Amino acid sequence: MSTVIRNGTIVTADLTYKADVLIEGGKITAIGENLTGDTQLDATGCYVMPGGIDPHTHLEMPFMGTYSADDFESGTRAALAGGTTMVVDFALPSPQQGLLDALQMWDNKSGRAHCDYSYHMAVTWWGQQVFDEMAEVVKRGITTFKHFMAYKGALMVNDDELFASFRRVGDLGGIAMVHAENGDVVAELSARLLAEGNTGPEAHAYSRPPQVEGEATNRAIMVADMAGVPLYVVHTSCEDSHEAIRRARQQGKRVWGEPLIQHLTLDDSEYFNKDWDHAARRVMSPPFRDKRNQDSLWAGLQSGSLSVVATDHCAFTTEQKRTGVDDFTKIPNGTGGLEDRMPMLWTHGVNTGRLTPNEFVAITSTNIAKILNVYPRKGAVLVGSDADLVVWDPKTEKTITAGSQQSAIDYNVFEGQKVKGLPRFTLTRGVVAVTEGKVDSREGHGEFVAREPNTQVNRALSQWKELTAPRPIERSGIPATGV
Ligand SMILES: NC(=O)NCCC(=O)O
Ligand SMILES: [Zn+2]
Ligand SMILES: [Zn+2]
Repeated sequence: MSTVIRNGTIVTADLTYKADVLIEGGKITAIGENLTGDTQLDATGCYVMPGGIDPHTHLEMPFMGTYSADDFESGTRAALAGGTTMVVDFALPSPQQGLLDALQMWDNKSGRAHCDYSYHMAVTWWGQQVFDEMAEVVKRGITTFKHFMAYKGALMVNDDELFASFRRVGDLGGIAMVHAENGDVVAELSARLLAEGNTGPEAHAYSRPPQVEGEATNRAIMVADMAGVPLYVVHTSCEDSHEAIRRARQQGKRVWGEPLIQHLTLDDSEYFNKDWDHAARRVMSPPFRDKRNQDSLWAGLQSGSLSVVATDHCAFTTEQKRTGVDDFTKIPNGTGGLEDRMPMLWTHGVNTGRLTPNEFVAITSTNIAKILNVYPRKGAVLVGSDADLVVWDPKTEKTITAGSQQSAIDYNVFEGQKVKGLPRFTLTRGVVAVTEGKVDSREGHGEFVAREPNTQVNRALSQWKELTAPRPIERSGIPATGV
């Protein structure tokens, strides 16, 4: 049984050309002119692109006394509806829980996925057990380890733990990841704000100014450099953090920054909305920023100092958000975006001239596939690649509304936004899952994608660190002591 996508224009991170794509057994088997297959998908007027990869999701995650509302079923269905064909979720051990135990919990949940998925492992505490189990985690194809520098008293790790873990990740050929906010300062500012009667959702933004992110990003970069490990900074939201990443990259450090579609397109005025629910639904960390910071993120994507656009999809219902009605620190942190990332980025990026279609593919799919070492199986339109594809119609429009979304929650932070550019078809390993807005995917179709450690970047960095490591100086005439 073969499928051919006909009459489209293939758009990859570096090429744009007209060709048909033949798919057999879930893989791309030919690219060329006038191909035929058992089933034909008409891509006239469309771009045929690698499906999106969202490297930052929290599906059914235990967090702040509740669970994020979208699970692997609804979350991956939402992903496909928006043209995303792979998600990478965070396995999150609770403090003192073993990594392998947490992995088992995530395996129990992910069997319901509609599209392919992988995991990052979070390091939420430090000890011999964590150190030992990290090796087995890597053997199981999970090579990226996330550290929270915020959420003091819950997930946060201190600098000594950060350094020890980063060294271990480096030795295992993995990549360190950070949620970069200074958790001590956030805790202090939050307590002060509450004491002064600032209890509303706007105080969430006051408690996490750009400086807390800039400081932590810079610290993480320096710690990673001393530990000799590549670093991936999640949800880069502001110039202070971007500046640290940009400077590090200019110095030759192996650092990547990941802005979110929310930070690129929504700003901090949302928190001043008179409607408590409206503001609380948008509480996430880091918070939305002002236009100046947004411009910095867009410039970073254009110039290459920022590499990937993700969602940090961590959706809570209005009811869940209301847990913090008297105290902003109790509002579950997180927003959705899986279904909207690609259409919103196309609309605000490609349709405005801020991004080229090739850059769009790079930052939604190819760059992260390379960073995570799944390229060219994912993130490519090449013979032999998985047929995770989106046939993108740049002329189709819709208005985003919670009423028609796949996500399980009762609102959408992009409600009312008009988007132009949507999937005509989304294919997951060759199977058509979405046709013109209609989702017809299969629960359980998604497969785990194991990843190999020791990427080219790891090897290059280790080689350089070895070459420049401190060495004792060979001396011949050492003066005698006590003379
Ligand atoms: N970002 C957020 O507010 N919630 C999800 C957890 C995290 O990534 O910090
Ligand atoms: Zn985070
Ligand atoms: Zn996150």
